[in-house]
Amino acid sequence: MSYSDYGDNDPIYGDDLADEDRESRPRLMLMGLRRSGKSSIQRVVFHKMTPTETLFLESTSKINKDNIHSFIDFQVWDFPGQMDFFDPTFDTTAIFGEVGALVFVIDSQDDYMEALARLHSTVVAAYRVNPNITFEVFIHKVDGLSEDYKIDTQRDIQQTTTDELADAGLENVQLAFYLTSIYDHSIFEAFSKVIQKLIPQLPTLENLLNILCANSGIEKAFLFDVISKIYIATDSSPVDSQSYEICSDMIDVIIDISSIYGRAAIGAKRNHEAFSVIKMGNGTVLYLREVNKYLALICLLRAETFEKQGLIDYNVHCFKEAMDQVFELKRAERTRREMEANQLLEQQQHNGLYGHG
Ligand SMILES: Nc1nc2c(ncn2[C@@H]2O[C@H](COP(=O)(O)OP(=O)(O)OP(=O)(O)O)[C@@H](O)[C@H]2O)c(=O)[nH]1
Repeated sequence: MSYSDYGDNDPIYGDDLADEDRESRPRLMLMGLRRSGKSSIQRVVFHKMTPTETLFLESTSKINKDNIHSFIDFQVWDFPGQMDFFDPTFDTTAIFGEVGALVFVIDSQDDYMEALARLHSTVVAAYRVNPNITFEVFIHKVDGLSEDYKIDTQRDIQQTTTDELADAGLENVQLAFYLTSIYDHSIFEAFSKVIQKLIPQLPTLENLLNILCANSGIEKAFLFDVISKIYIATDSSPVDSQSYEICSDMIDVIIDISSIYGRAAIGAKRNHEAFSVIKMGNGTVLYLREVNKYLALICLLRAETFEKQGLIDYNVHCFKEAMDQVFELKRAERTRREMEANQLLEQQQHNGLYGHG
């Protein structure tokens, strides 16, 4: 396969970026054996396909590039299962050179020895070209396994992989392992963690969320990408899957209600920004506020704390302003770099034309 063979899918969220701009986006690769579930993961997470619809997906025959235009722009590349790295036309430098994260999908319901051998050769080939790649292993389709079997499988895969890499002299390569399934929230949670590693502003966002929680009595806060339901940052208290699930479900409820009754029904306020509060029977309050067109802040707090709603609203307002500043700075930095690059180019052209005179 040559580099020009790559397919280019339609963008999801309306894409108005130039080609060069797309190429500079962080790249995330989905690799693994045939039928391991790569395309299903991509469709369920980024295209709202239901898990049962994936039963009818055809096998991928060429690399599918998917441009995700969201709060950060990135690309997801879905590879065909039968890809052969040792094929001389497979240009490893071009493929792995710019990758941010490599997600390797293993079908845990199948015999995974061949998949582990492929994982090993993939990591070795990719690491040689680009040691900065983060390697993420999805032990996938765990919906079919019992709790005990899940843990055993993860331990076995983790142990075998790290031993083999150590034997190959690659003990420094870090691999992260996740148990995933498209039939529950686990795939979104795993993808959240993968994407977070590609966000340069993550420490700043976490810090802002920590300050927000500490000053408002909030127990847990997530910053969600609304369309994919990936959380791109959370405060530094531990994440338990239940909190993530309940916040993620809240987005569905809000989207459903707003599509039926309009945004007024969910408390859309000034500037049409969405705002909603759900009080649960167990004394917990879920508080959602739209941050910008891609992101929503969702907080979990006790009903007693919510009595001071004015304080919380004010702190959230400050949080939003800080977020705007962080991303405004990023934009300004990019413009500055572009101007510098243009100046350099002009200088070079000038020197080229008149330099020897
Ligand atoms: N039980 C279960 N089945 C899954 C899961 N994810 C994917 N599948 C099924 O696995 C089968 C293969 O999925 P695909 O997404 O086509 O696999 P692929 O890795 O893209 O395959 P190639 O394109 O051939 O490389 C489909 O029938 C999916 O419905 C999962 O989490 N659990």
